[in-house]
Amino acid sequence: MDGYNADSIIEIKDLNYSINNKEILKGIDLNIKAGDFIGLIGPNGAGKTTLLKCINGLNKADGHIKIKGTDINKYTERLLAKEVALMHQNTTVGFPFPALDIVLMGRYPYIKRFRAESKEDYTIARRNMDYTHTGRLEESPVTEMSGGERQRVLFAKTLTQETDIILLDEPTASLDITYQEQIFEYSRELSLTGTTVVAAIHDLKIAARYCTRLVLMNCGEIVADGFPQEVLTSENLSCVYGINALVYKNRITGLLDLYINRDTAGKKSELVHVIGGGGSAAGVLRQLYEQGYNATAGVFSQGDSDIGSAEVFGMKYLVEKPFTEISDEIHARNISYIKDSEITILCNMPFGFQNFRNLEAALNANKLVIIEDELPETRDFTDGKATALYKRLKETAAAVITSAQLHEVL
Ligand SMILES: Nc1ncnc2c1ncn2[C@@H]1O[C@H](COP(=O)(O)OP(=O)(O)OP(=O)(O)O)[C@@H](O)[C@H]1O
Repeated sequence: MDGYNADSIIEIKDLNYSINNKEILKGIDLNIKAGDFIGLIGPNGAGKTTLLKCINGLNKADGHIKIKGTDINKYTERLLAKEVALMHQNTTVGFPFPALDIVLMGRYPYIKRFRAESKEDYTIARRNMDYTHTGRLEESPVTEMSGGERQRVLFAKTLTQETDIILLDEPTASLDITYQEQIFEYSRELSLTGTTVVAAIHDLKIAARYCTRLVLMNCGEIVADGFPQEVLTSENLSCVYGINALVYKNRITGLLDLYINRDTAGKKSELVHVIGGGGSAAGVLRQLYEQGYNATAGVFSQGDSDIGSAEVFGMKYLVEKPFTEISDEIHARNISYIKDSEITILCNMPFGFQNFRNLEAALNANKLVIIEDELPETRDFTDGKATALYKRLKETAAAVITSAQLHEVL
């Protein structure tokens, strides 16, 4: 085997693959480091499975693939199987083999012709069955297992091949959420100990959470390659999947998250101002965004979670320093936003002395909609001052509704 450096356990250069004169992969260049956990993402038909099969030697493509510095064509099938294992998408096993026999099949590159599996082969197979929680299924015929159990048995088989490179094609397609995440947990653990994992993944949130690097494919080409936050951008998703997706860091989980707007409402010309805080405006801002409204928001206290929502939905907002009363300048701007808006929505927010001026500003609304899920008294931390003003506002309001009724007034 030629020497190779860990920066390129898999080197792919100018890879092209066609079936019946149809180009399936076009000019793929990809260098994969040892210990990388790569998520191959992209729409149906992008070429993910085809690329995995090229790396596994099943598809003979034009171009260059080196595994550990050696051209893939120089490997015998058995030697390549000691380096690269592929877990196929939706594998069906027609014969009722017991699960242990299936897992032992992963040892095939190591077992000499006409020889039976050794004690060590059994030990390795059983260890991987324990690891994937399938040990109790040893004797069960694979044809009588649930899709999820079979998938975990096949994962154990893949691990039993003991390769430095593992390719997974939609490994969690039929798994319930417990095992879905677990296969990615295992894969991450493996990658941390130096195994290289390349997985075709449809769930973009899972891909972002577990993978160290994402490769976005479309129509047989790589269109983006990098850290999850570099690849999962609204622009890339819109371009490749044709969806209106917003990508943001979820403040609760701290993970990259996606919001997909399937609503096709056209842009509305009316301006809406939203007074909120403490998370009370999040759902309102989302609905306004989905309905195509041009909205402004505030005044929020710095660090308020509603700011995240306004940012995700690309809305202008006013913010005041934390633990500080709304200044004259910000108050004046709030009034100006309110006067410019056809509708002002007062959210079901808590009131304190610091945000009290939001209520005063609401007196300037052209059309005030109050969202009241809980009585104001229960959210008033101003010794009744806020409740008194709130009641005045209620008398002038065009509508007092609950959050669930918001769609009726928009
Ligand atoms: N045996 C085949 N004969 C003809 N075309 C094929 C064959 N296998 C794949 N293709 C075509 O190659 C393209 C890429 O398919 P591939 O399965 O690699 O995509 P994919 O990104 O893995 O899709 P999915 O997410 O649906 O699994 C598709 O247009 C597909 O129709």
